[in-house]
Amino acid sequence: MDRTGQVLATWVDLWTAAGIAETRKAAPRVETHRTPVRCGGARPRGALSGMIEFRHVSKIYGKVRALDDVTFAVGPGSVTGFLGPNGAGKSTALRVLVGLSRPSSGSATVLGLPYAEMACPGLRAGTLLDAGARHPGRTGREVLTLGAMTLGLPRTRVGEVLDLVGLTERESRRRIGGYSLGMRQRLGIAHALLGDPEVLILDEPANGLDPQGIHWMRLLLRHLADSGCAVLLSSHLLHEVEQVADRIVMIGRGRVLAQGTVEELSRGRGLEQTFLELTAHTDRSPGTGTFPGVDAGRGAA
Ligand SMILES: Nc1ncnc2c1ncn2[C@@H]1O[C@H](COP(=O)(O)OP(=O)(O)OP(=O)(O)O)[C@@H](O)[C@H]1O
Repeated sequence: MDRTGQVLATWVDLWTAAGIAETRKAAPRVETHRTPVRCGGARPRGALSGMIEFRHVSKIYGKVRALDDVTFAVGPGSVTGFLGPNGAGKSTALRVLVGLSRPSSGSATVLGLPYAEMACPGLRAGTLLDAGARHPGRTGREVLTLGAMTLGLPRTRVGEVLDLVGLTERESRRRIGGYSLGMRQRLGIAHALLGDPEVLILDEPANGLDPQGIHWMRLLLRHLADSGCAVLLSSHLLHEVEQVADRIVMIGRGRVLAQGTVEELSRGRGLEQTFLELTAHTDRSPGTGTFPGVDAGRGAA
């Protein structure tokens, strides 16, 4: 993008931020999850009780039933791993949850409301759906500053979240187009954490992170959950999920195949074995080829 295009894009962002900030003036006062919160609204009646709730959610694209009667909840102070093979419906579920896609039936709510109806979603629910979707011509700091402005937060918050995710001051002033995948993920997580949210919705946050980065991510998510946050974590990294998650929801062909604690689903043999068994008969299951001399139970994750 040329210089004029970049200036124009920055003005559009500032204008959007100003508009949202204006809207927020009329919104109820909001405090973080460490203090009582007045944002949100009445909870729908029913058996589930979570900070994130899917109730009989189906999503149909033409002839594809991407989600089929999905029901589960994520409670406070926990990490829930959301697992499924390619095409199982994980991204669709998260898109429905954050209002980017409308369910064909059923409802998905965050803190008792559809995300799109929350008065101040960015302050209460941090999301990372596609770390690669950011404007390559902006610096990480610019993106975070715009995010902070949009949420009505002081600029000092930008430095705090940069520290939290381990991006240096120098890195934050580089254009995102020159970031590694791991740096983009860290920036995406920093953006999700700006509002000190009580709910975190993360789609493949460990993609592109090196072993130290994955270790750091595990500690961060554990810390957030231990301080009361509800974390929904979609991932293909079974071993990582196994180490950080309290609960697991497995889906295949859009349906919930199993849900429970890591111990319940591991059945003493590890999550991977359960995952392979449960997803073996779904159309979009991983390859089931066998390899001479390789024990299927010891295959790669
Ligand atoms: N916009 C769309 N139009 C048509 N079909 C779609 C659309 N989005 C998703 N699908 C289909 O819905 C199904 C679920 O896709 P989804 O991306 O949610 O799976 P996923 O579990 O996130 O997969 P992956 O792990 O590969 O990212 C797939 O069959 C996909 O082709």
